Amino acid sequence: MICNIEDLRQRARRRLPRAVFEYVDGGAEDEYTLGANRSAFERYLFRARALVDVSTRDQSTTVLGEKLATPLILGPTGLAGLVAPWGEVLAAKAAANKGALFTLSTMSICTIEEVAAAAPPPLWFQLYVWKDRGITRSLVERARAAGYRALCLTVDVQDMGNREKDRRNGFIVPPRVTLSNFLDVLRHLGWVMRMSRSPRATFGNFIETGALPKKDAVSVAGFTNRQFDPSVSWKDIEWLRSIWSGPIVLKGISCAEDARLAVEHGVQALIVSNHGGRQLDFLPGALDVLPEVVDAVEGRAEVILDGGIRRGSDVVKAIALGARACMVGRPFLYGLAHDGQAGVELSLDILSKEIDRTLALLGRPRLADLDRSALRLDMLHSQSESRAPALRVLEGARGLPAGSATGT
Ligand SMILES: Cc1cc2nc3c(=O)[nH]c(=O)nc-3n(C[C@H](O)[C@H](O)[C@H](O)COP(=O)(O)O)c2cc1C
Ligand SMILES: CC(C)CC(=O)C(=O)O
Repeated sequence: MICNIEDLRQRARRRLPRAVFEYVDGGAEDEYTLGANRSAFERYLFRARALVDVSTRDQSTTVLGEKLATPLILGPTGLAGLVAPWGEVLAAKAAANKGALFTLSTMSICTIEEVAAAAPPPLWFQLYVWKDRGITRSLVERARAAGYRALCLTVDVQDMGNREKDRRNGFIVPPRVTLSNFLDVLRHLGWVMRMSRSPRATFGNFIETGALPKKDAVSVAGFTNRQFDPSVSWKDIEWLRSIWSGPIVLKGISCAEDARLAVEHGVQALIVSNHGGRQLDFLPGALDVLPEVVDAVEGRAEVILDGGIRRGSDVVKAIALGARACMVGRPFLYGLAHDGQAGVELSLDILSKEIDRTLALLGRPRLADLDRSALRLDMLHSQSESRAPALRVLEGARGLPAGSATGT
């Protein structure tokens, strides 16, 4: 029975070859930040009001002027088309059906044009800046021509995060059958059959550019570190402004100074994010950074929280702390692995039903009723309760008390 996002995760684990599941599910190095994204939500408790008429509830909102039925944005996820054939198209259609917003990754399997042709607006396009600025400019121009509403510039991939699971699995694009994954692939013949309906098994947006190696498969880190431009800085926001007239959203902000700089550079929205714990390990959980960023922005840009959302109550906490909406990555990918477009819709239904119930039980029937008084800020759980999974394993294996591996 599927009750929640964790149930969908277990379905995804069974349906996907190990290397694909771990690419989706895993994080960087000790996965401290991956765990902290979750435990940050556990630190906040609610402060509920009784005897409020909650017979009419409303979780609709607007993000950059777009009306959404639910405050959920499907985040950019590279290679979603390896989770299910036409994965990005299916997820974009699911988002539209459920009144959420879809963000297409630069590194998607389906192209900018394929997604825009299949799914109604609003769509956002996520940009990685390539060393070849001609390629970068052409991506932006293609997104504009295809009708994407906002450009979401990801700023936390100066170098690909150290995802040791991908290295151990030999995860490459396009995926190949090798001696070491042969048995696992045999156990997932359903996925192999489904993927035969895929338009391709590599980064769709670059087929025409000549940037993809003609014959060889590439590791994600090897390829992106060759192509992404680590020199990108604040002055490039001006350059982007000169080639993109719509809203610019910065994804990957994790402190007040950068939030202020973003506002000074005229950015319309920023996403508090640590890339789902896939980049710099030992950043705090995204929710723990949110209040600092919201306070620094002072209402001059919209703030979106990204990372660790697994329950509707998580979304409600983020909005109470000042987020306009929340971005989700893995939750919809688990749904996509489970049952394609219907699975993504199920993941959105689960979250929005949970948001609705939380609003009722909290005595705050509309998102607009949420503020910090909906939370027990006087009862924040201690930070040391958030434990990196790898450290927990280490402590368990050595019979050490919790906290001893880091001295917390
Ligand atoms: C499989 C996968 C691929 C991702 N690819 C991208 C990407 O191409 N661009 C990007 O900005 N973020 C990417 N992300 C990060 C997500 O946009 C988002 O920040 C993260 O998944 C949020 O954490 P959550 O999975 O806990 O919701 C990816 C995440 C996953 C899980
Ligand atoms: C294909 C990758 C570059 C996508 C990404 O950003 C990620 O895996 O986190």
